[in-house]
Amino acid sequence: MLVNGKWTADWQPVQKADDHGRFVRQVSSFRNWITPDGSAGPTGTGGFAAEAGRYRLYVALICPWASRTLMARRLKGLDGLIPVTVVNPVMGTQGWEFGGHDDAEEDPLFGARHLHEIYTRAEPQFTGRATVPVLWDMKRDAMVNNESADILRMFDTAFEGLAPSDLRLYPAALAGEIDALNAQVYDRLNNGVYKAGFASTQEAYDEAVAGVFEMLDHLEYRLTGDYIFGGALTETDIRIFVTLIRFDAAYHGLFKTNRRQIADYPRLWAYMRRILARPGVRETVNMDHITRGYYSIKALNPSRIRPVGPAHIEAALRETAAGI
Ligand SMILES: N[C@@H](CCC(=O)N[C@@H](CS)C(=O)NCC(=O)O)C(=O)O
Repeated sequence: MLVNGKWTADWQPVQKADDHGRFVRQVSSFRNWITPDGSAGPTGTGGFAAEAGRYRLYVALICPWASRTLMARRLKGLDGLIPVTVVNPVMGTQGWEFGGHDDAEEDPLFGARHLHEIYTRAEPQFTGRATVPVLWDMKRDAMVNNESADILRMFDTAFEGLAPSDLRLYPAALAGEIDALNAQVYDRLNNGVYKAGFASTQEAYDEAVAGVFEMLDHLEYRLTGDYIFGGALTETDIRIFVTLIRFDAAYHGLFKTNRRQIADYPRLWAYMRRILARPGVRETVNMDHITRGYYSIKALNPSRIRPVGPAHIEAALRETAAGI
């Protein structure tokens, strides 16, 4: 991580643990919002008006948090307005790196070798982890936001004037329900799998893995329509999808969340495939980056051997690509 703008020690996956060995995720620190007219959003300062080609999104395709912003960008038709740079899926000793792997790109803005250089460009004395996603303002040379939950939400509304869309990821009528379910899904599923994977005590693992499967069981039970709130896709579906698509190929093995696979849940499996089949979504899923990235986390897999992967995931991706 960075301490007062200097990279310190080797990158380690475990961020912080509490007294019981529970994994604790860092709170994001750049929290400005792009808005239609540049007025300030719910947090941070103003001055970030929606403009075509002004902002760049830095992502890792292994990362579920980054992937949810990438999905929103595609589904909201913002690809032409917001360029993307994809980092290498394998963490080096200095965290995320540019280039050096299929579909990993060089940094087009500053020729940076590591993502942490983008953080110190934004804030020379930055202390914290250099995480993806990063939303960068190429006009003001500033970091807008590094919290995927905020980015997902601003992508829903900020660019309506430039790229009108019928899709409402956070419709006002469902706001309360979305917030409530998001909180559960985040804690028990999205971050729950990480809490299981990075637990350093049996007790912390047991607690996390129980939460993961309670949440999956609950979602399986309540999924009676095409999407979690009925007939229309919302941001909650995106948040659930990014974990489901990684589950059988990465979390089930590496994070030991192995009571069941998503393929064992009939509704969740069909739901995952339904979302995967929506135009644009398949292109945001890169299974090579996902398995390469997760299985290269040395603390969990010292040999870095990447397992062959479940055939059903490969088939689902292949069939979706072929439009079956
Ligand atoms: N709260 C952040 C979390 C992002 C996050 O944890 N990203 C991970 C990758 S999945 C990361 O970049 N980790 C680098 C590190 O911890 O040094 C968000 O949702 O945007």
